[in-house]
Amino acid sequence: MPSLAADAGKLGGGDTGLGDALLVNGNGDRLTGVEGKYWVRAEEAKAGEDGQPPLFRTYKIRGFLLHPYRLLILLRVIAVVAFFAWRIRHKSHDDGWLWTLSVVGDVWFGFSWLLNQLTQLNPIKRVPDLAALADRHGSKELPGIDVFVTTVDPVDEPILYTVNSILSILAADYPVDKYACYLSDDGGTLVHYEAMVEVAKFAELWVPFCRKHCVEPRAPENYFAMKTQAYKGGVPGEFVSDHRRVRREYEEFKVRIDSLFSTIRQRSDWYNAKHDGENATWMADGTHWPGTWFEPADNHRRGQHAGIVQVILNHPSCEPRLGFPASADNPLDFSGVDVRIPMLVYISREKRPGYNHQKKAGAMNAMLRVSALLSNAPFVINFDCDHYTNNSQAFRAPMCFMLDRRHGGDDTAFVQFPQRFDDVDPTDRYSNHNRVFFDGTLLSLNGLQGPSYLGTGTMFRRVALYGVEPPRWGAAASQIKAMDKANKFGTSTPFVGKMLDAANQERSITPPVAIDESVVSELAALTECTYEDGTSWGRDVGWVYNIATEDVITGFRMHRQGWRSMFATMEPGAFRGKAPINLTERLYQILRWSGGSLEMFFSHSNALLARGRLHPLQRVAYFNMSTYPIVALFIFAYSFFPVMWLMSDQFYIQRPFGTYLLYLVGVIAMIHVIGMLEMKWAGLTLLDWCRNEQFYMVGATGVYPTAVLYMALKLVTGKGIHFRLTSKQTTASSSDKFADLYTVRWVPLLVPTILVLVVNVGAVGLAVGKAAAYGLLAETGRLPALGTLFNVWILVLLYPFALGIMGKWGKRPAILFALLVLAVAAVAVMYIALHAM
Ligand SMILES: O=c1ccn([C@@H]2O[C@H](COP(=O)(O)OP(=O)(O)O[C@H]3O[C@H](CO)[C@@H](O)[C@H](O)[C@H]3O)[C@@H](O)[C@H]2O)c(=O)[nH]1
Ligand SMILES: [Mn+2]
Repeated sequence: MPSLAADAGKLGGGDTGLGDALLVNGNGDRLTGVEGKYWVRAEEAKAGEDGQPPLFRTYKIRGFLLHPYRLLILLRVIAVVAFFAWRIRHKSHDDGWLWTLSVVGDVWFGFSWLLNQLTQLNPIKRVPDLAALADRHGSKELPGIDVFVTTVDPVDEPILYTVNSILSILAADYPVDKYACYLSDDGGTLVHYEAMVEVAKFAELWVPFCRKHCVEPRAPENYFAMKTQAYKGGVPGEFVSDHRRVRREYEEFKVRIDSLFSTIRQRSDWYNAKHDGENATWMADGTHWPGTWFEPADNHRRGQHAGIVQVILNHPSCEPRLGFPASADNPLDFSGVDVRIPMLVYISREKRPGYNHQKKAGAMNAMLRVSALLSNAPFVINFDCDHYTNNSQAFRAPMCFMLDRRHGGDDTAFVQFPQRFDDVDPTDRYSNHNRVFFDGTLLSLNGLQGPSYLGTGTMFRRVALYGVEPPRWGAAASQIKAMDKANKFGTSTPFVGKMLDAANQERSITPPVAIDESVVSELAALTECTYEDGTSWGRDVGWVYNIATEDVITGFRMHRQGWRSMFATMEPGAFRGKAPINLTERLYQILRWSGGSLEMFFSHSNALLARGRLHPLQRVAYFNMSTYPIVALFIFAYSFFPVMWLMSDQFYIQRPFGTYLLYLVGVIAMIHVIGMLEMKWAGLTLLDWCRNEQFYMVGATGVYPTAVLYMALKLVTGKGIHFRLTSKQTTASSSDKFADLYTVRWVPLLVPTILVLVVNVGAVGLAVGKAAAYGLLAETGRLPALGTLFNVWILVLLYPFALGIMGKWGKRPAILFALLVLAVAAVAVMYIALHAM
């Protein structure tokens, strides 16, 4: 979606009316046709209650698309009901048990489809108006933001991504004294700490360079990888030489980052040799690193080390500080550029054996406390170390929603951006872009109480994370005053003392914190494992614990309290990241997501049990979000029905089989026509949509049933699911960018889908055999041939999976088709041979 505000600003100096004209006519190059064609302003551009112009614009789908869309949904409801009625009236079949199962499956199918469609009846799009924000809130008035990044391991989550993520944050276009950046390192490795020290040094060059030349995006790796870079800055004459210089410095910076492992090892060897008998990991200043060591030792290993909080860059002064003119040492002229860099803090919370550290959620909560003492911004942005800020304006856009008082901006707990990904294979084999969800589903939820929280690319209101209720139910400050803070938030008086400040949203970030001994010891206390014992952290406060996916459930808690959320898009996309393109990794990822959602259903956060502040359709949406894997049990069972034809010549789940098929084809086709209309308003391509259908089937034939099984086991045995970290693509070093796509990692999770493939290929072979043996005129020959419609459809859906398990051969789909023809022919010949006997 185009950034209307930015465009309007460029064209007419903040004349927002011009942006509108473009939008409605849909004729300016900079606007995609979709915008003007399918969306229309939902309300007049009236000034808000406070007499100020609105900070964002709201759009709804144009009638010519919305009405047929809704009508089709209604028609399908009628078709589905007719189908059930027909099935109940025709209890004719070859197996009563299977017939019942398939009717139950169809009912659940229709029911969950209907619930899902109900939440999609009224999608709403909101576009932040950055120009209006700039008009109303000059830099001085913008509120503070604490930016949180999480990482665990410098190898599994390549450190190059992490340093780029941090650099992109430090260089963001937001008042530099109004935000701070925190890195949480759950591995506690010195490599990460020293990488941050290097980042701080390189930022002195990178950040002013970005400001001087208006560089985009501000993650150097991605910036330098771009082919064409339109110049937007004010000093084009100096660009080429500055660019060359910074690029060279960046290459050297990367070499230093790469060699950190060996630098630290060599240094440690040297110190250890001096202190014979020691096996420590040493910091540059000749002291022991308090975190994990290369050679694990007591109190210095993963899962057992002290808490560390290191302020790498302290808060900058509140007045701009201009750089120096070019000189021999520094050939870049920064004399007209503000060279201040925002605050940067490294955190590794304490780890002790016997404690459940609660993964990412635990890390986020530790950061929330530490940042309260150091910067205490009223807003918090969070993203994973494999994501970076792709649009330097990204921190401003969510403010348009948070600070607009018209539509309960005050009631907005969080603003969610869609996730966008780099380095996904061009045909997006495993639907990594997931546009149907990120654009379709989230726009729909945006028309209700708001999108769910997705774990990354999100801005929160700090008090909402503290469990405070929306202002409609009382001012945050008075709520906080009334709380039993020691029991809820733990025993740190300084932390609790800062809560009231955070409630005062408009207040800018606190002046530089003097980090004296009392602050240091308080920070240590706040990162201790025991700090949360007996408090509400992980339940009513902060990110939620004891679940495989902390994100949806944390957002749910806020929606349940009556907060709303907003979905924000901007062009270029605000944040971008990496996605797993290896089949196995991708399947494990959706296993974690689907398992986590079922866990949510069976937790204190069950959508049906939430109190009345939840919007009714939002409740339905959460019900769907936490039960969607269940329907896959039926899909999975359906995909095995062809087995019946292996057992006997005549076997039909429903008779008359021809009519049954006709109904099935009809209701399935209707889903797809509705999907086509969704594609229009969500701005999806046909490929996005097909990949989504296909990957859903891949999940439904293996991962989702497995998640249901896990959940059932958990309910019986009480043992939770162990979910692993998504391994990031590490193909940077390999010559083939998409090498991960062609590596097969065999795991049991692949087996069920392979079985489905085999059975359906077999069924097609059988049908061909029967048609040859009996001729298409006989029912025994004709019906199975009709049935292959169903089998072929399953095979088409599972095509990406089939390519995936072929590994390197998957580069040549022709091989797959040849194999398919061979297998079908073999089964057919076998059938004919047996039949003739
Ligand atoms: O003990 C841990 C484990 C993970 N993480 C961090 O959590 C993030 C997400 O983990 P990852 O394995 O990359 O999961 P993804 O599947 O890529 O993440 C998606 O799904 C998660 C929920 O399952 C969300 O939290 C993420 O934001 C969302 O991007 C990463 O930054 C990790 O560094 C920690 O900080 N501590
Ligand atoms: Mn990730």
